[in-house]
Amino acid sequence: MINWQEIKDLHVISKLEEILSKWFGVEQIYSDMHYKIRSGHVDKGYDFKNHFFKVQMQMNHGYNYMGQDIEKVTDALEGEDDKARSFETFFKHVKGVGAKVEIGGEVLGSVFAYPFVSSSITEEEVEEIKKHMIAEGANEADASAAVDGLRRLYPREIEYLQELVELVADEIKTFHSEISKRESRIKELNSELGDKYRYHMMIGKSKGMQQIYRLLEKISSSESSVLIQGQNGTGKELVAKAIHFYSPRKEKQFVALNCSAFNDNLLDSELFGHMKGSFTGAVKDKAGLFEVANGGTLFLDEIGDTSLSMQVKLLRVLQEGTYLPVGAHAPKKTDVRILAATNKDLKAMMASGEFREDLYYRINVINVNLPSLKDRAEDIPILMDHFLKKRCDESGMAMKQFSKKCMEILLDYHWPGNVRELENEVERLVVLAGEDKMITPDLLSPRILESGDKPVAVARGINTNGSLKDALEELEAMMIKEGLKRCNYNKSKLSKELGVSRASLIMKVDKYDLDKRKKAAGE
Ligand SMILES: Nc1ncnc2c1ncn2[C@@H]1O[C@H](COP(=O)(O)OP(=O)(O)OP(=O)(O)O)[C@@H](O)[C@H]1O
Repeated sequence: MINWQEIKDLHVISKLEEILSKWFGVEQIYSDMHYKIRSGHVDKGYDFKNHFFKVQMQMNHGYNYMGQDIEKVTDALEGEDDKARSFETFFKHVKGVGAKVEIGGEVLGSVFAYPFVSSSITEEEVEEIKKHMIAEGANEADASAAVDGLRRLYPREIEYLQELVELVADEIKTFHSEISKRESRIKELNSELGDKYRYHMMIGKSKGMQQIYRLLEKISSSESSVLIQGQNGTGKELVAKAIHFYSPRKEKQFVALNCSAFNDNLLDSELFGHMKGSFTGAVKDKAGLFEVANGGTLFLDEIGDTSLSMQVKLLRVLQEGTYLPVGAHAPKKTDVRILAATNKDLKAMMASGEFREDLYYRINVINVNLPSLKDRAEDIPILMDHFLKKRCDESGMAMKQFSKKCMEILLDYHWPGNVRELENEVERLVVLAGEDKMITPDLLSPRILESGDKPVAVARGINTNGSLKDALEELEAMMIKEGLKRCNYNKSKLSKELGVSRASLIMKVDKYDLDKRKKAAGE
């Protein structure tokens, strides 16, 4: 987005403004990508220097007429080359010059210089302008003074004016790209600083995560076993990887095994290996993970799901560093650091005799307890950005953005599936948004929109009490409002999306007072 206030304050721009005013009697007006007028502090109360505009702004709809001029010209300039063009304003025979500010294929705004009349204007045409102004609410004396004060420009002068307006547009482009360069440098520096919000592959700036990073720093170089606890999807495996990859064992293997995915026999063979012929199907010797991970780290996920007899075998490896492959007669030695994880309450399992106390104390030398995502909500925005960037980069799409409303809903949600659920939701949103840059709430999964048992309409802030007609109108207005923003106020595009005719959409925009010009004026 262009910073129009900074542009207005640029020396070269204010010089050009002076020249335009002195030699052509015109005012310099900017509008942004939403056709909102951005000339310095221009709003309804802006004090125009040009007398014609002063009179126009005293009319009931004077400001909106300027908005209409701007919208018409900006639309006409889209797709054209960068040249400035002359146009006729709301008041027939009163003219202006406009040029678009296009950067990277996107029209980010326009520059206008007006009002003036052509040197070939006739007396009848002058009278026509005055009558039109009076019909719009100006008094006779004001209308006469306003029209008589308009400069009459020769074709050569209009050409010259066009060149100057192009120059203003070029200056804005140059300034904007300089600023963008500076901003990307700031972003770079920021992301360097942002490293303190990461640890290996983990992201999180919350106090809870910062404490985890500090603990991990301390324990990586030790040889102790670690028990990582936390709900599903909180990042237990990421913690295990971080411990391994920052430890002296990093050059050796990191092997992860989900204990709940195997029955006892299979788990036995998976972990300790087997000898040829030890059971049907054992056609050759197989190395177990304790052998594969020798010198490295073995991550036993869902350790709370192992049987008591398996727990005895694991205890033996932890205590003596030896194990017996299935069908073997002699034990094997191993040097493996064990990291274990669970989302179960092992203490309660010990009390009920489902988990061995001695094994518990062996693996729980160091305990890492990951907070659930809802208890570290300040991490949600940075995780969202991280997954959004990752997804967009992977699929070669331009970076997208969450709408404010969408962000609010995601922040309010309780994320029972923790970071994994958030990652999946962002991936889904990127796919559903398609080519659109903005990710809007209508794309969210129904369970998120309906969270807190609120019906969709309530979650979207619609009052479901009162008459059905009122509620439907409220929903209609909200859909059109969001749609207008999403489609960049392109009514043809939105009417197709909503499945209504353009004329009917325009009527509804009027009915609900959603016209961007009025909005811009009121903001
Ligand atoms: N702090 C984090 N930063 C970035 N990504 C994360 C973070 N925490 C989790 N993730 C991502 O969320 C997903 C789930 O993480 P992980 O598998 O480590 O969780 P888990 O606690 O081991 O889950 P489960 O208990 O279901 O095995 C992964 O894709 C992981 O990359």
